[in-house]
Amino acid sequence: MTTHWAPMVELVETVSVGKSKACDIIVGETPIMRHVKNHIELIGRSDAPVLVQGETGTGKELVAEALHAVSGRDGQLVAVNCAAIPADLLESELFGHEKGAFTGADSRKIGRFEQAHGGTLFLDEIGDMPAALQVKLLRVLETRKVRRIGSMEEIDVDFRLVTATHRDLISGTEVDFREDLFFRVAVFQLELPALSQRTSDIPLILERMLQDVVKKDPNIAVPHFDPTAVRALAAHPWRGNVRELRNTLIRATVLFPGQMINGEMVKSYLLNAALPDLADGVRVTDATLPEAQGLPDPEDFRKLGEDAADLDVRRYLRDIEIALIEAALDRTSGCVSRAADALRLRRTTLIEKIKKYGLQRD
Ligand SMILES: Nc1ncnc2c1ncn2[C@@H]1O[C@H](COP(=O)(O)OP(=O)(O)OP(=O)(O)O)[C@@H](O)[C@H]1O
Repeated sequence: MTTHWAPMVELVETVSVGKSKACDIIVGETPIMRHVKNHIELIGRSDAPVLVQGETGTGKELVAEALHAVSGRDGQLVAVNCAAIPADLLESELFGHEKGAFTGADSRKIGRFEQAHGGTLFLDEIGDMPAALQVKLLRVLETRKVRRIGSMEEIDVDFRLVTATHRDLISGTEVDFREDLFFRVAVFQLELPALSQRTSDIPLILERMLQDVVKKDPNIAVPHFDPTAVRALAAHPWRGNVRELRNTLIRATVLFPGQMINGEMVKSYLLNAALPDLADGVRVTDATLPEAQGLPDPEDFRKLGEDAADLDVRRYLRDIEIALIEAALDRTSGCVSRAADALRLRRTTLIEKIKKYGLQRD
């Protein structure tokens, strides 16, 4: 995490920042992500421009949403991706135009600066803004006025500017960005870490994404990830960052609905493009089966049963159940809902069993 002003880093650590719910959309509890969220809470309340930097898919747009939410500004958050709009159309997209201002301008168009009045304007990939337009943006930031193309009238605009880039705007060789504009847009700089720098956030991010999947479709059977799967995910380089993780989860949901995914399945089918072999109607390895999770095959107990002269089956099954519940609770550091997920039990059922067997943790 770097900021434009190093002293601010200490300030955020020492000043207690009042927490809003605005940052809840950004999942992450690693120190580096807490740091980012603290900065958003602090600088989000000011009107000063913020430049968000980070690799593709690190959540720059999400940060813009959080900054807007913290700001409490009444207007809307208006997002424009400067790399996605052809250079010759970007000006009219931002400034708007009057009817007949140029060939094809059949009606008046309100530009994005005006739409963001009272709210936040998020200019994504600002490094791709053509040089001529950079001069015009600089003027808008200085005068706080815009003129639609084909109009003489100046309109006051009051928006908070958030910009984002995955490039180095000042020393990068492939970017032609005006230094005077840089200092205007980068009053505060927030740098988002790559996912590979915060792999311990992966389970939390997956959990939130799975909740979102279920919210959209309550009937969907979501997959689960065992500890070997989580380790395999953590070892991946994640060049596409959280977006790549989301796409991986989409693959998992389609390929392994309702199944327990292990490390091998992650490496073979989720982190490379290979599809599982479904020839002859053979089902993908069903990791919900005990043997797929390294547990004894229920058939193995037949021999045990034949040899055991006298077996209190209820007590034996109860002891197995207790051992599995305790192991799941240990694995999830006592988190009942995650343990319930891992055991395919409803949370309330697991709570009943914990009470019944007296498994309360100290
Ligand atoms: N910390 C996070 N918690 C939850 N979801 C996240 C997080 N970071 C990113 N995402 C999700 O990952 C996807 C990509 O995020 P986003 O579009 O904000 O990235 P970006 O840095 O703006 O990417 P690009 O540079 O390619 O525009 C989105 O679906 C977003 O919701």
